[in-house]
Amino acid sequence: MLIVADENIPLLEEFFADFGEIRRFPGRQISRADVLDADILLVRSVTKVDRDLLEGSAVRFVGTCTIGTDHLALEYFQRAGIQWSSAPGCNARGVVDYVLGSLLTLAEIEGADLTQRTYGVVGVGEVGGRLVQVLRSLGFNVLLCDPPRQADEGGDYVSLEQIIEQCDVISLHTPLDKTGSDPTWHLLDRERLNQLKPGTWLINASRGAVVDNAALREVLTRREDLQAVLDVWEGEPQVDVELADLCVLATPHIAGYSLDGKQRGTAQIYQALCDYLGHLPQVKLADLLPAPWLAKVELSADSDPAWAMAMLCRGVYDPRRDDADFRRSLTGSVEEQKLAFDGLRKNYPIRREIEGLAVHVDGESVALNQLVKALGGVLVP
Ligand SMILES: NC(=O)c1ccc[n+]([C@@H]2O[C@H](COP(=O)([O-])OP(=O)(O)OC[C@H]3O[C@@H](n4cnc5c(N)ncnc54)[C@H](O)[C@@H]3O)[C@@H](O)[C@H]2O)c1
Ligand SMILES: O=C(O)[C@H](O)[C@H](O)COP(=O)(O)O
Repeated sequence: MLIVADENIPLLEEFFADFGEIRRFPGRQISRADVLDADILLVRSVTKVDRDLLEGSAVRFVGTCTIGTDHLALEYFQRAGIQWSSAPGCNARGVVDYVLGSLLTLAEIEGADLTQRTYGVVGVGEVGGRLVQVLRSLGFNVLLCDPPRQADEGGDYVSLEQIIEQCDVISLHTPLDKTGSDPTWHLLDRERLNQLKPGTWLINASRGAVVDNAALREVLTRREDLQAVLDVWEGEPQVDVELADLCVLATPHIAGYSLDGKQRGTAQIYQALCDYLGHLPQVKLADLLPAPWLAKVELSADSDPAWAMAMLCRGVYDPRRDDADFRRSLTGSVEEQKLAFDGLRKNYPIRREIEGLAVHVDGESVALNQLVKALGGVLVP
Protein backbone atom coordinates (compact mmCIF):
# COMPACT_ATOMS: atom_id res chain seq x y z
CA MET A 1 0.00 0.00 0.00
CA LEU A 2 1.31 3.49 -0.83
CA ILE A 3 0.70 6.34 1.57
CA VAL A 4 1.37 9.91 0.47
CA ALA A 5 1.64 12.27 3.42
CA ASP A 6 2.36 15.85 4.40
CA GLU A 7 5.89 15.81 5.85
CA ASN A 8 4.67 17.94 8.79
CA ILE A 9 2.46 15.19 10.19
CA PRO A 10 4.18 14.02 13.38
CA LEU A 11 4.72 10.31 14.17
CA LEU A 12 4.07 9.20 10.56
CA GLU A 13 6.53 6.35 10.86
CA GLU A 14 5.34 5.21 14.28
CA PHE A 15 1.67 5.07 13.28
CA PHE A 16 1.66 4.21 9.57
CA ALA A 17 4.85 2.31 8.66
CA ASP A 18 3.11 -1.06 9.08
CA PHE A 19 0.60 -0.20 6.35
CA GLY A 20 3.18 0.13 3.58
CA GLU A 21 5.46 2.69 1.93
CA ILE A 22 5.19 6.30 3.12
CA ARG A 23 6.16 9.12 0.72
CA ARG A 24 6.46 12.55 2.32
CA PHE A 25 5.98 15.91 0.58
CA PRO A 26 5.67 19.52 1.70
CA GLY A 27 1.91 19.90 2.20
CA ARG A 28 1.47 22.91 -0.09
CA GLN A 29 3.27 21.12 -2.94
CA ILE A 30 1.45 17.76 -3.07
CA SER A 31 0.54 17.36 -6.76
CA ARG A 32 -1.54 15.08 -8.99
CA ALA A 33 1.62 13.22 -10.00
CA ASP A 34 2.54 12.64 -6.35
CA VAL A 35 -0.81 11.04 -5.50
CA LEU A 36 -1.43 9.16 -8.76
CA ASP A 37 -0.50 5.72 -7.40
CA ALA A 38 -1.26 6.39 -3.75
CA ASP A 39 -3.94 4.40 -1.92
CA ILE A 40 -4.01 6.68 1.09
CA LEU A 41 -3.52 10.45 1.30
CA LEU A 42 -2.72 12.02 4.68
CA VAL A 43 -2.77 15.80 4.86
CA ARG A 44 -2.91 18.80 7.14
CA SER A 45 -4.81 22.02 6.47
CA VAL A 46 -2.53 23.44 3.77
CA THR A 47 -3.25 20.86 1.05
CA LYS A 48 -6.33 21.55 -1.06
CA VAL A 49 -7.73 18.09 -1.72
CA ASP A 50 -10.24 18.23 -4.54
CA ARG A 51 -11.12 16.73 -7.90
CA ASP A 52 -8.16 18.44 -9.58
CA LEU A 53 -5.79 16.63 -7.24
CA LEU A 54 -7.46 13.24 -7.00
CA GLU A 55 -9.26 12.45 -10.26
CA GLY A 56 -7.68 9.43 -11.93
CA SER A 57 -5.62 8.56 -8.84
CA ALA A 58 -5.80 5.38 -6.79
CA VAL A 59 -6.57 7.31 -3.57
CA ARG A 60 -9.47 5.73 -1.68
CA PHE A 61 -8.96 7.22 1.77
CA VAL A 62 -8.11 10.81 2.72
CA GLY A 63 -7.22 11.64 6.31
CA THR A 64 -6.64 15.18 7.54
CA CYS A 65 -4.87 15.33 10.90
CA THR A 66 -6.69 18.58 11.65
CA ILE A 67 -9.95 19.87 13.01
CA GLY A 68 -10.75 22.07 10.00
CA THR A 69 -12.07 20.50 6.80
CA ASP A 70 -12.44 23.58 4.58
CA HIS A 71 -9.51 22.37 2.43
CA LEU A 72 -11.35 19.14 1.50
CA ALA A 73 -13.87 18.87 -1.36
CA LEU A 74 -16.26 16.68 0.61
CA GLU A 75 -19.03 16.64 -2.00
CA TYR A 76 -16.55 15.39 -4.58
CA PHE A 77 -15.34 12.69 -2.16
CA GLN A 78 -18.90 11.47 -1.77
CA ARG A 79 -19.50 11.38 -5.54
CA ALA A 80 -16.18 9.61 -6.12
CA GLY A 81 -16.67 7.11 -3.28
CA ILE A 82 -13.58 8.33 -1.42
CA GLN A 83 -13.65 7.71 2.34
CA TRP A 84 -12.31 10.47 4.53
CA SER A 85 -11.75 11.43 8.10
CA SER A 86 -10.72 14.52 10.04
CA ALA A 87 -9.55 14.69 13.65
CA PRO A 88 -12.37 16.44 15.54
CA GLY A 89 -11.27 18.18 18.70
CA CYS A 90 -7.64 17.02 18.42
CA ASN A 91 -6.07 20.41 19.10
CA ALA A 92 -9.07 22.20 20.63
CA ARG A 93 -7.40 22.51 24.03
CA GLY A 94 -4.37 24.17 22.46
CA VAL A 95 -6.67 26.86 21.05
CA VAL A 96 -8.27 27.36 24.47
CA ASP A 97 -4.78 27.83 25.97
CA TYR A 98 -4.01 30.35 23.20
CA VAL A 99 -7.16 32.32 24.01
CA LEU A 100 -6.37 32.26 27.75
CA GLY A 101 -2.84 33.50 27.09
CA SER A 102 -4.21 36.23 24.80
CA LEU A 103 -6.70 37.37 27.44
CA LEU A 104 -3.90 37.67 30.00
CA THR A 105 -1.87 39.83 27.61
CA LEU A 106 -4.85 42.01 26.69
CA ALA A 107 -5.75 42.48 30.37
CA GLU A 108 -2.17 43.45 31.18
CA ILE A 109 -1.93 46.00 28.36
CA GLU A 110 -5.33 47.52 29.04
CA GLY A 111 -5.18 47.34 32.84
CA ALA A 112 -8.44 45.36 32.69
CA ASP A 113 -9.95 42.94 35.17
CA LEU A 114 -10.85 39.71 33.32
CA THR A 115 -13.58 38.90 35.84
CA GLN A 116 -15.46 42.11 34.97
CA ARG A 117 -15.83 41.52 31.24
CA THR A 118 -18.58 39.87 29.23
CA TYR A 119 -17.33 37.20 26.81
CA GLY A 120 -18.98 36.21 23.54
CA VAL A 121 -18.06 32.83 22.08
CA VAL A 122 -19.14 32.51 18.45
CA GLY A 123 -19.23 28.87 17.37
CA VAL A 124 -19.72 26.52 20.31
CA GLY A 125 -18.29 23.25 19.00
CA GLU A 126 -15.12 21.40 19.97
CA VAL A 127 -13.05 24.53 20.57
CA GLY A 128 -15.75 27.03 21.54
CA GLY A 129 -17.46 24.49 23.82
CA ARG A 130 -14.24 23.84 25.76
CA LEU A 131 -13.55 27.56 25.96
CA VAL A 132 -17.03 28.27 27.34
CA GLN A 133 -16.54 25.58 29.97
CA VAL A 134 -13.23 27.04 31.15
CA LEU A 135 -14.45 30.66 31.15
CA ARG A 136 -17.64 29.81 33.03
CA SER A 137 -15.75 27.67 35.55
CA LEU A 138 -13.56 30.73 36.15
CA GLY A 139 -16.76 32.57 37.06
CA PHE A 140 -16.79 34.78 33.94
CA ASN A 141 -19.99 35.96 32.23
CA VAL A 142 -20.18 34.23 28.83
CA LEU A 143 -22.72 34.57 26.01
CA LEU A 144 -22.95 31.88 23.33
CA CYS A 145 -23.74 32.28 19.63
CA ASP A 146 -24.24 29.20 17.48
CA PRO A 147 -27.25 29.39 15.14
CA PRO A 148 -26.90 25.79 13.84
CA ARG A 149 -26.84 24.38 17.38
CA GLN A 150 -29.58 26.73 18.46
CA ALA A 151 -31.78 25.49 15.57
CA ASP A 152 -30.99 21.82 16.39
CA GLU A 153 -31.08 21.86 20.17
CA GLY A 154 -32.58 25.17 21.29
CA GLY A 155 -31.12 26.47 24.55
CA ASP A 156 -29.11 29.31 25.91
CA TYR A 157 -27.90 31.04 22.70
CA VAL A 158 -27.96 34.64 21.51
CA SER A 159 -27.64 36.20 18.05
CA LEU A 160 -24.38 37.58 16.64
CA GLU A 161 -25.99 41.02 16.87
CA GLN A 162 -26.47 40.55 20.63
CA ILE A 163 -22.86 39.38 20.97
CA ILE A 164 -21.67 42.52 19.18
CA GLU A 165 -23.93 44.72 21.25
CA GLN A 166 -23.19 43.22 24.67
CA CYS A 167 -19.75 41.62 24.72
CA ASP A 168 -16.41 43.15 25.71
CA VAL A 169 -14.53 40.16 24.32
CA ILE A 170 -15.51 38.22 21.18
CA SER A 171 -13.77 34.96 20.33
CA LEU A 172 -14.51 33.31 16.98
CA HIS A 173 -14.63 29.51 16.69
CA THR A 174 -16.72 28.70 13.63
CA PRO A 175 -15.76 26.59 10.63
CA LEU A 176 -15.14 28.48 7.38
CA ASP A 177 -18.21 28.00 5.25
CA LYS A 178 -19.11 29.97 2.15
CA THR A 179 -22.49 28.34 1.60
CA GLY A 180 -25.27 26.73 3.65
CA SER A 181 -27.83 28.30 5.94
CA ASP A 182 -25.25 29.93 8.27
CA PRO A 183 -22.26 30.86 6.13
CA THR A 184 -19.25 32.18 8.03
CA TRP A 185 -17.17 33.70 5.23
CA HIS A 186 -16.72 37.36 6.32
CA LEU A 187 -19.06 36.71 9.24
CA LEU A 188 -17.48 39.81 10.72
CA ASP A 189 -17.76 42.13 7.75
CA ARG A 190 -17.20 45.88 7.63
CA GLU A 191 -20.69 46.65 8.92
CA ARG A 192 -20.44 44.35 11.93
CA LEU A 193 -16.87 45.41 12.70
CA ASN A 194 -18.04 49.02 12.75
CA GLN A 195 -20.74 48.08 15.25
CA LEU A 196 -18.31 46.59 17.82
CA LYS A 197 -18.78 48.09 21.25
CA PRO A 198 -16.15 50.66 22.29
CA GLY A 199 -13.14 48.84 23.75
CA THR A 200 -14.03 45.38 22.34
CA TRP A 201 -11.32 42.73 22.20
CA LEU A 202 -11.68 40.56 19.07
CA ILE A 203 -9.90 37.20 18.90
CA ASN A 204 -9.84 35.10 15.73
CA ALA A 205 -8.25 31.64 15.93
CA SER A 206 -10.74 29.96 13.59
CA ARG A 207 -10.07 30.63 9.91
CA GLY A 208 -8.77 33.90 8.47
CA ALA A 209 -11.67 34.62 6.15
CA VAL A 210 -14.25 34.47 8.97
CA VAL A 211 -13.23 38.13 9.39
CA ASP A 212 -12.99 40.52 6.44
CA ASN A 213 -9.28 41.31 6.89
CA ALA A 214 -9.23 44.45 4.74
CA ALA A 215 -12.23 45.84 6.62
CA LEU A 216 -10.63 44.97 9.97
CA ARG A 217 -7.45 46.81 8.96
CA GLU A 218 -9.49 49.85 8.04
CA VAL A 219 -11.58 49.76 11.23
CA LEU A 220 -8.56 49.23 13.51
CA THR A 221 -6.82 52.17 11.83
CA ARG A 222 -9.75 54.42 12.71
CA ARG A 223 -10.71 52.99 16.08
CA GLU A 224 -7.87 52.84 18.59
CA ASP A 225 -10.29 51.61 21.26
CA LEU A 226 -10.55 48.15 19.60
CA GLN A 227 -7.96 45.43 20.28
CA ALA A 228 -7.46 42.47 17.97
CA VAL A 229 -5.67 39.15 18.30
CA LEU A 230 -5.27 37.22 15.06
CA ASP A 231 -3.86 33.73 14.65
CA VAL A 232 -5.39 33.13 11.24
CA TRP A 233 -5.27 35.27 8.08
CA GLU A 234 -7.05 35.61 4.79
CA GLY A 235 -4.69 34.38 2.08
CA GLU A 236 -2.24 32.47 4.35
CA PRO A 237 0.70 32.06 4.11
CA GLN A 238 0.63 35.66 2.88
CA VAL A 239 -0.33 38.08 5.60
CA ASP A 240 -1.51 41.68 5.55
CA VAL A 241 1.48 43.18 7.38
CA GLU A 242 -0.30 46.45 8.10
CA LEU A 243 -3.09 44.49 9.76
CA ALA A 244 -0.59 42.44 11.77
CA ASP A 245 1.02 45.71 12.95
CA LEU A 246 -2.36 46.86 14.25
CA CYS A 247 -2.95 43.67 16.26
CA VAL A 248 -2.03 43.26 19.93
CA LEU A 249 -0.99 39.70 19.17
CA ALA A 250 -0.33 38.31 15.70
CA THR A 251 0.67 34.67 15.20
CA PRO A 252 1.13 32.33 12.20
CA HIS A 253 -1.82 29.93 12.65
CA ILE A 254 -0.35 28.12 15.63
CA ALA A 255 -3.17 28.45 18.18
CA GLY A 256 -3.74 24.69 18.13
CA TYR A 257 -0.06 23.74 17.84
CA SER A 258 0.40 21.95 21.15
CA LEU A 259 2.47 18.78 20.78
CA ASP A 260 -0.44 16.89 22.34
CA GLY A 261 -2.87 18.35 19.77
CA LYS A 262 -0.70 17.56 16.77
CA GLN A 263 0.08 14.02 17.90
CA ARG A 264 -3.57 13.44 18.83
CA GLY A 265 -4.51 14.47 15.28
CA THR A 266 -2.23 11.78 13.85
CA ALA A 267 -3.54 9.19 16.33
CA GLN A 268 -7.17 9.96 15.40
CA ILE A 269 -6.45 9.49 11.68
CA TYR A 270 -4.57 6.25 12.45
CA GLN A 271 -7.68 5.00 14.27
CA ALA A 272 -9.90 6.08 11.35
CA LEU A 273 -7.63 4.31 8.86
CA CYS A 274 -7.62 1.15 10.99
CA ASP A 275 -11.45 1.28 11.02
CA TYR A 276 -11.53 1.76 7.23
CA LEU A 277 -9.14 -1.14 6.61
CA GLY A 278 -10.59 -3.36 9.32
CA HIS A 279 -7.25 -3.47 11.18
CA LEU A 280 -6.92 -3.85 14.92
CA PRO A 281 -5.02 -0.73 16.15
CA GLN A 282 -1.58 -1.67 17.48
CA VAL A 283 -0.07 1.74 18.29
CA LYS A 284 -1.14 3.84 21.27
CA LEU A 285 -0.52 7.58 21.55
CA ALA A 286 -0.06 7.29 25.32
CA ASP A 287 3.11 5.23 24.65
CA LEU A 288 4.55 7.91 22.37
CA LEU A 289 3.67 11.26 23.95
CA PRO A 290 6.66 12.40 26.06
CA ALA A 291 6.26 13.54 29.67
CA PRO A 292 5.74 17.32 29.89
CA TRP A 293 8.76 19.42 30.88
CA LEU A 294 6.68 21.16 33.53
CA ALA A 295 5.87 18.17 35.68
CA LYS A 296 4.29 19.80 38.72
CA VAL A 297 3.57 23.27 40.12
CA GLU A 298 3.48 24.14 43.83
CA LEU A 299 1.33 27.10 44.88
CA SER A 300 1.26 28.60 48.31
CA ALA A 301 -2.33 28.74 49.61
CA ASP A 302 -2.11 32.50 50.13
CA SER A 303 -1.25 33.17 46.44
CA ASP A 304 -3.45 35.76 44.76
CA PRO A 305 -5.74 33.83 42.35
CA ALA A 306 -5.28 36.36 39.51
CA TRP A 307 -1.49 36.00 39.83
CA ALA A 308 -1.83 32.22 40.06
CA MET A 309 -3.93 32.12 36.89
CA ALA A 310 -1.27 34.04 34.97
CA MET A 311 1.51 31.82 36.38
CA LEU A 312 -0.26 28.56 35.55
CA CYS A 313 -1.32 29.59 32.04
CA ARG A 314 1.92 31.32 31.06
CA GLY A 315 4.03 28.63 32.70
CA VAL A 316 2.61 26.21 30.15
CA TYR A 317 2.08 28.52 27.16
CA ASP A 318 2.51 32.22 26.48
CA PRO A 319 1.55 33.41 22.96
CA ARG A 320 3.77 36.50 23.27
CA ARG A 321 6.76 34.46 22.18
CA ASP A 322 4.95 33.29 19.02
CA ASP A 323 3.90 36.88 18.40
CA ALA A 324 7.50 38.11 18.69
CA ASP A 325 8.85 35.37 16.38
CA PHE A 326 6.15 36.14 13.83
CA ARG A 327 6.70 39.91 13.86
CA ARG A 328 10.42 39.45 13.23
CA SER A 329 9.52 37.40 10.16
CA LEU A 330 7.36 40.14 8.63
CA THR A 331 10.24 42.31 7.47
CA GLY A 332 11.48 40.64 4.26
CA SER A 333 9.94 40.41 0.79
CA VAL A 334 6.49 38.86 0.40
CA GLU A 335 8.09 35.59 -0.75
CA GLU A 336 10.39 35.58 2.29
CA GLN A 337 7.43 36.27 4.57
CA LYS A 338 5.45 33.37 3.11
CA LEU A 339 8.40 31.02 3.59
CA ALA A 340 8.83 32.29 7.14
CA PHE A 341 5.14 31.71 7.90
CA ASP A 342 5.49 28.06 6.94
CA GLY A 343 8.94 27.82 8.53
CA LEU A 344 7.70 29.01 11.93
CA ARG A 345 4.96 26.39 11.78
CA LYS A 346 7.26 23.60 10.60
CA ASN A 347 9.85 24.30 13.30
CA TYR A 348 7.39 25.08 16.05
CA PRO A 349 8.85 24.66 19.56
CA ILE A 350 7.51 22.00 21.89
CA ARG A 351 4.45 23.27 23.69
CA ARG A 352 2.17 21.32 26.00
CA GLU A 353 -1.39 21.86 27.25
CA ILE A 354 -2.65 23.30 30.53
CA GLU A 355 -5.15 20.47 30.84
CA GLY A 356 -3.66 17.79 33.07
CA LEU A 357 -1.06 20.08 34.66
CA ALA A 358 -0.36 18.73 38.16
CA VAL A 359 -0.74 21.44 40.81
CA HIS A 360 -0.15 21.15 44.53
CA VAL A 361 -1.74 23.86 46.69
CA ASP A 362 0.23 24.10 49.89
CA GLY A 363 -2.50 24.68 52.50
CA GLU A 364 -6.25 25.37 52.34
CA SER A 365 -7.56 27.62 49.57
CA VAL A 366 -11.00 27.08 48.06
CA ALA A 367 -10.34 29.84 45.48
CA LEU A 368 -7.07 28.29 44.27
CA ASN A 369 -8.57 24.80 44.15
CA GLN A 370 -11.41 26.15 42.01
CA LEU A 371 -8.99 27.98 39.75
CA VAL A 372 -6.85 24.90 39.13
CA LYS A 373 -9.90 22.79 38.31
CA ALA A 374 -11.38 25.53 36.08
CA LEU A 375 -8.18 25.65 34.03
CA GLY A 376 -8.22 21.87 33.67
CA GLY A 377 -5.31 21.26 36.03
CA VAL A 378 -5.17 18.29 38.38
CA LEU A 379 -4.89 18.92 42.11
CA VAL A 380 -2.26 16.63 43.59
CA PRO A 381 -1.27 16.03 47.22
N1 LIG B 1 -6.01 28.35 14.76
C1 LIG B 1 -5.88 27.05 14.94
O1 LIG B 1 -4.79 26.54 15.14
C2 LIG B 1 -7.10 26.17 14.93
C3 LIG B 1 -7.06 24.97 15.62
C4 LIG B 1 -8.21 24.18 15.66
C5 LIG B 1 -9.36 24.59 14.98
N2 LIG B 1 -9.34 25.74 14.28
C6 LIG B 1 -10.55 26.20 13.60
O2 LIG B 1 -11.46 26.60 14.62
C7 LIG B 1 -12.78 26.48 14.13
C8 LIG B 1 -13.62 25.74 15.16
O3 LIG B 1 -13.19 24.42 15.30
P1 LIG B 1 -14.10 23.35 16.08
O4 LIG B 1 -13.35 22.10 16.18
O5 LIG B 1 -14.62 23.96 17.32
O6 LIG B 1 -15.27 23.14 15.06
P2 LIG B 1 -16.67 22.46 15.35
O7 LIG B 1 -17.21 22.05 14.04
O8 LIG B 1 -16.57 21.47 16.45
O9 LIG B 1 -17.54 23.67 15.92
C9 LIG B 1 -17.90 24.77 15.14
C10 LIG B 1 -19.20 25.33 15.69
O10 LIG B 1 -19.50 26.49 14.94
C11 LIG B 1 -20.91 26.51 14.74
N3 LIG B 1 -21.25 27.39 13.64
C12 LIG B 1 -21.34 27.09 12.32
N4 LIG B 1 -21.72 28.18 11.63
C13 LIG B 1 -21.88 29.19 12.54
C14 LIG B 1 -22.25 30.55 12.44
N5 LIG B 1 -22.56 31.12 11.27
N6 LIG B 1 -22.25 31.29 13.58
C15 LIG B 1 -21.95 30.75 14.77
N7 LIG B 1 -21.62 29.45 14.93
C16 LIG B 1 -21.57 28.69 13.82
C17 LIG B 1 -21.25 25.06 14.50
O11 LIG B 1 -22.63 24.82 14.72
C18 LIG B 1 -20.38 24.36 15.52
O12 LIG B 1 -21.03 24.17 16.76
C19 LIG B 1 -12.66 25.80 12.77
O13 LIG B 1 -12.65 26.80 11.78
C20 LIG B 1 -11.30 25.15 12.82
O14 LIG B 1 -10.80 24.96 11.56
C21 LIG B 1 -8.24 26.55 14.25
O1 LIG C 1 -7.81 22.82 11.69
C1 LIG C 1 -6.95 22.63 12.52
O2 LIG C 1 -6.86 21.58 13.17
C2 LIG C 1 -5.96 23.71 12.85
O3 LIG C 1 -6.21 24.88 12.17
C3 LIG C 1 -4.55 23.23 12.70
O4 LIG C 1 -3.75 23.87 13.63
C4 LIG C 1 -4.02 23.46 11.35
O5 LIG C 1 -2.65 23.14 11.31
P1 LIG C 1 -1.96 22.76 9.93
O6 LIG C 1 -2.73 21.63 9.39
O7 LIG C 1 -2.10 23.94 9.03
O8 LIG C 1 -0.58 22.39 10.28
